[in-house]
Amino acid sequence: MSLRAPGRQTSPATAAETDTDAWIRVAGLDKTYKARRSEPTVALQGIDLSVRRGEFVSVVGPSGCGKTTMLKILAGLVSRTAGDVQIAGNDVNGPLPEIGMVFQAATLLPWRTVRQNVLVPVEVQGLDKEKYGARADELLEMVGLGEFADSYPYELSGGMQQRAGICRALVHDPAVLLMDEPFGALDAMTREYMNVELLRIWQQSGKTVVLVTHSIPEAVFLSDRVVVLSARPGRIAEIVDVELDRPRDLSVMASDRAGVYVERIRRHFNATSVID
Ligand SMILES: Nc1ncnc2c1ncn2[C@@H]1O[C@H](COP(=O)(O)OP(=O)(O)OP(=O)(O)O)[C@@H](O)[C@H]1O
Repeated sequence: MSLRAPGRQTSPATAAETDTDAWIRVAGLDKTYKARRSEPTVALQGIDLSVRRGEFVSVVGPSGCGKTTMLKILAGLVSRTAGDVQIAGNDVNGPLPEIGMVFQAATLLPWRTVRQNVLVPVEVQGLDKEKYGARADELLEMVGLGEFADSYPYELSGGMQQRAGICRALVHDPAVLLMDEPFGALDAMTREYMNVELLRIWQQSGKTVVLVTHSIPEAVFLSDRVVVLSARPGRIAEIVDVELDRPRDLSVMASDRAGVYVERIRRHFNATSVID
């Protein structure tokens, strides 16, 4: 598996992407939320994006610019107003088994053990419990939660719960992992640790990842490409290729080269649309 996207400095915001090997393909995506008693909200406008298999792409943008909307449309959880969305060759018109989703909060079911929580997608999709049970155990080992398989969520720290949430998203071996600000509620040190963990999981699993984050340094540290959305209605302002060597460790985050990317992305945001 290639861990790096083939080099391209930046993609013009307006050009429709034409990659033939796109694993996620979004073309002409618009989303307007219609409300009965208020004006419609145009959340996304004219989004064109292709993501290659195995690529790690982050989406950043000011609060309310449509990041979560975009991810939920990819996940088949929100309908689109216009445009085409395909994942692994399938039109997205509802949740696909090819998708694993990690939410802002771990959203583990408190009455189920960690292992039982991880197995929820297996039950929902009616998959072989024995086969995927073994996979759940492997994943829990991989994220350092092997010993906590029979624990309940309240016995885990926030970071451990998010790791369990990641296992749950990966258990049915989806082609694509969609992550909506998964580490936003964690303290800074746990967040850095989770970033390193996520890179390790990504490298081992070879999944295609789309991550929404409010943190530009996090996006730069993790990604092959960073998609910068404008303020609402969200349009693609720039797609930045992050050409930092892999594997990356935390020293990369503090490096001058990473800083150049961070500054380049940050200049899209002014004081009224603060992201850290
Ligand atoms: N179900 C909904 N009905 C109506 N409007 C909605 C709905 N969901 C989101 N919106 C609106 O769409 C716009 C985009 O919301 P979205 O949550 O996608 O933004 P975001 O970039 O993820 O925001 P944040 O960074 O603050 O999490 C916002 O103006 C929001 O109020």
